[in-house]
Amino acid sequence: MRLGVNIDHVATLRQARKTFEPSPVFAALIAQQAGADQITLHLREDRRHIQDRDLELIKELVIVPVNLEMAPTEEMRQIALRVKPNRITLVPERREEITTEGGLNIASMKDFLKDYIEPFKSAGIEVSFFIEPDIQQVMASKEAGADAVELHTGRYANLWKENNRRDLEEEIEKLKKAGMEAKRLGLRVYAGHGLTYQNVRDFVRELRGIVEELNVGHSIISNSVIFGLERAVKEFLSLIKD
Ligand SMILES: CC(=O)[C@@H](O)[C@H](O)COP(=O)(O)O
Ligand SMILES: NCC(=O)COP(=O)(O)O
Repeated sequence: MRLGVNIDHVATLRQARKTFEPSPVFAALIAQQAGADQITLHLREDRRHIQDRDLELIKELVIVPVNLEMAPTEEMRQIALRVKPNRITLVPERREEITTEGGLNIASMKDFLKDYIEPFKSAGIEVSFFIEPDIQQVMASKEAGADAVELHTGRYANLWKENNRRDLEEEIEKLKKAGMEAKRLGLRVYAGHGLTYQNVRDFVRELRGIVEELNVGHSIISNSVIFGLERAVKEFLSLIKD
């Protein structure tokens, strides 16, 4: 599996003092050097962490693909079409949320999304939808014109932490079925949210061959505070690479 390193929470630490350090741009370059296959960042409407300038500089300086997570708004569409990341990942946002709480309900906004993503398709920018591991959402993503889906692994992570084996096995089956349906429909299959050094081994064992890329941020950045970012990235890579 490939690894997308999400560097949002380097910016969270910087924004705590609204200062210049630590730099998410510097972090992206270190993560790339450590072997990250992609840099992921979430430009939120409230700019609680990543700023527009971070996105511009990372797109300019990073060699590996840049994956911009964004809400499906007109403001974000204009920014993304100007900066031109390699991929956009459409995610839901609520100002009061602590972090992303779930996937986009594609089925309820299919026609809107089909129109919204058209300029990205024309510009050759990959379009991914962040969704719950649900067959209906996968089918709706294909119908709306997505190139890929990123399966929300937040429930998997929570059930793993609770050691709720019965519900965890059920969630893994949902992830497998959604991922296999996405592959059958010709969508690329990614996953992310809440994955850690502890819970990722089981995930890789169960979803290898179905999910081709993981996007991981909070756990890697948290461990980088203790062990350094290069080591944090390399150790996560060692857990997911064949
Ligand atoms: C979509 C997702 O699960 C994360 O990539 C997202 O970035 C979480 O938002 P925060 O980074 O603001 O916690
Ligand atoms: N889309 C998931 C992501 O980029 C990182 O999520 P997390 O590891 O910070 O929970």
